[in-house]
Amino acid sequence: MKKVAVTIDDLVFNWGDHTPCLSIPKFELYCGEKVFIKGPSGSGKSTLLNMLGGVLLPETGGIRVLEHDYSTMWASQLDRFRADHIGFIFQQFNLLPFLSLLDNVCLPCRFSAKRRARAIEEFGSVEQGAEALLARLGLAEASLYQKDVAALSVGQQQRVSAARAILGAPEIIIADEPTSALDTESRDQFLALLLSQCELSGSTLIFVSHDSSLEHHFSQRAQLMPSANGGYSL
Ligand SMILES: Nc1ncnc2c1ncn2[C@@H]1O[C@H](COP(=O)(O)OP(=O)(O)OP(=O)(O)O)[C@@H](O)[C@H]1O
Repeated sequence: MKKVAVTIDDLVFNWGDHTPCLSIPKFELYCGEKVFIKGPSGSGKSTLLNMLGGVLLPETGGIRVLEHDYSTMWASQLDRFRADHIGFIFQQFNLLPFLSLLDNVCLPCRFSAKRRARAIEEFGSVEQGAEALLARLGLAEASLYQKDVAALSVGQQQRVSAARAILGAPEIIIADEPTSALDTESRDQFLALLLSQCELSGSTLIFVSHDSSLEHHFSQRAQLMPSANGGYSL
């Protein structure tokens, strides 16, 4: 039987002004599926991703990820769960400026023994895994490794952030507008790697983008649309 990756039931979320931002009666995603989520600016795509990552909790209703109900977990349990099971590609990349490029990519494997073990199994070592993924993303030049991550181009930072999310094959990858800063060639290379890595590791991919031309690469599509109560619904 197929395992469920994400279940949302009767979710309502607002930012404190009593106007619903999101109102989602039902949403389900199976393990290994890849969903493309779109919606107008301000419709709550990033808010939804933050809830799926356990960073924000809904007002009412529930979110279950890999059969874990976030509302019943302590903050420390949530941190551990995130580190072990979820890879994030953020809109603002969130690279750490005081770490080298390679250390940024390896970071999640330092926090999660599970991801570290999977990276070692796949690539021989965490560092070799980081280098292999960076090379596949077109970042193989040794000179780049010496650079401050803040001195990399936006597109390069986006790809470093993708390698960091993928390394150690987390079960869920959450990507918020990951191709927005890439040219067409880098975008296609990036998406091909992301999809093939998810396929290889059986990861579930939750991908938010404005770029509708990418939709056809995904097995599932969802759209945030205005709902009757004023918020947006999937
Ligand atoms: N920290 C916050 N405090 C209060 N309101 C917020 C906060 N973050 C987002 N919002 C509001 O929640 C709504 C949804 O924002 P969100 O960033 O999730 O939308 P989005 O669909 O990702 O937008 P975009 O496509 O422009 O990135 C917006 O009205 C936004 O102003």
